[in-house]
Amino acid sequence: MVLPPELIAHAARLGAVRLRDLMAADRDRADALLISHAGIEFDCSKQRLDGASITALVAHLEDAGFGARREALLTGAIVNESEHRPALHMAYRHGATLEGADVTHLVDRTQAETRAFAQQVRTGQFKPAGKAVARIINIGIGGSDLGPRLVADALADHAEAGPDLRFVASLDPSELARTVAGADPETLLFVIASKSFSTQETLMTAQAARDWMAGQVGLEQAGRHFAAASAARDKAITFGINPDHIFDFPDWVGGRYSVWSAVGLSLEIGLGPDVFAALRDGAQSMDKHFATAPLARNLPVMKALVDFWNRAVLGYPSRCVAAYSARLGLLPGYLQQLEMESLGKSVTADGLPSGMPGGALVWGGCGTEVQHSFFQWLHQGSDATPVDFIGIGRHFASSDPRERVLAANMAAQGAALLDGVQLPPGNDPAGAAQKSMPGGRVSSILLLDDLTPATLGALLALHEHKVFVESVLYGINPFDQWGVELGKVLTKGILDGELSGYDASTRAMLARTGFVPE
Ligand SMILES: O=P(O)(O)OC[C@H]1O[C@H](O)[C@H](O)[C@@H](O)[C@@H]1O
Repeated sequence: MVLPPELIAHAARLGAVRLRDLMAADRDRADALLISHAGIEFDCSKQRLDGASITALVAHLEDAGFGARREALLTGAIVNESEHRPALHMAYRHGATLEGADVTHLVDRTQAETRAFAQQVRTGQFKPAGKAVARIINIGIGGSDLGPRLVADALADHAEAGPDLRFVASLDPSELARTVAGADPETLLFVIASKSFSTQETLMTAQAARDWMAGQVGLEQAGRHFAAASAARDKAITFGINPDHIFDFPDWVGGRYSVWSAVGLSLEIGLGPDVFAALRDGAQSMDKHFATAPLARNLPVMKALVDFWNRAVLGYPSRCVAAYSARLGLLPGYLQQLEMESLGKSVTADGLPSGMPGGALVWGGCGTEVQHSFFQWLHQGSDATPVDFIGIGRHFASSDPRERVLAANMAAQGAALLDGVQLPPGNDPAGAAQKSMPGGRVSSILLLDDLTPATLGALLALHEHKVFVESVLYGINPFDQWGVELGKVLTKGILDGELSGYDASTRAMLARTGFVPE
């Protein structure tokens, strides 16, 4: 892929204009660059973009074959070429037009099964050791952790009364110890979430959990405290999970898109099936919008075009996500996997260099806390970086002053990045220079009417689709992740003590630390 000369020309034209002047030149800009759907408003009026450049971006997307590619995605064609699979996670929210009844049947069956099991656990009908479950511990990593963990935290205030929900992803033994601390072992349910059921960290932690349970309730009883969500039912059975408590899903649900599938089991139990269903409904609404809205008024498409513009045309290497809601504190981490595992590539499906940079580095944190840490760098550092502000619209008119102040801070940060300040030198030129801020720094706002299961679902689906659109612009497959494999292979070599092929630095470190192979 190459950038069309029109986009480069627009970048040069817009780069020569002060951002404030660009805004002042068009009185309708704030409305024109605002797109809303499913309780989410996307405001990109503080971006270095105008109508002509957006028209050129849309044309470029069409030229890149977006129409056919989106059709392929939504109808279950093979869009994950290197793994020969469709990517039909939308089926779990009934947001894709599926070919054949099989897929719908499969989705409906699993959803009925997980809902029924969740109800049994929540009502105390399911008693692994004669007592109702009081705590669920999700053991998983990557997509089997980040999505469920984010949703659990984001919707904690919406949870219907039910068991407590915890997560373990780390191999560090202290994590598992922490999640079981204070619990009555007889009231625990471990949900092993692993698409492949072969991820080393997850299996080792699951084994440690089972050993711990065996020590508490006896070997025979321990197995009753385990359920699984996996695309590899046979492996879960081999591990020893009761087949009745294994909830499967097909391999065409990618790990980082799997929260909607049986991987959401711990959420369905912990938050309640209706909350989980509302999350899916919100995502489905975004799916429909993505499938049908005109490109220039299509929220995921426009978000993708803005992010592509900043990354590939203007050349910003990263994007900061600042969530002005404590409940969305895990969003940057979730987006890191979704975006960087999907777009961190530079080879096309045909195996050729894409000629494009691939997706941006994503990083961020929670406002206002981050204003007291890295925002200094955003305001006065030498690397201007686009920021996504994620806020809650209700806060602006809240009766709680803390929420109003939170919202006002978010608005102020976007304005400060845009405006900057130039202090007159006066009789302290050095001080004035140090206190001045360049401004002209771009940002977007994603404003949720309120944080609800439906708006959260829509927000996650928005980002999933945005990533897909970007993948078309970068000419890459967003659904595989071969880059994570080599590390797994080399870990095995180290554990096996087969070090002859390793570099001198690694071998020296292992020797120095007295590492003992298995
Ligand atoms: O769900 P699992 O099969 O255990 O996989 C967990 C994670 O590990 C892999 O290495 C991938 O990089 C992730 O995309 C995946 O989500």
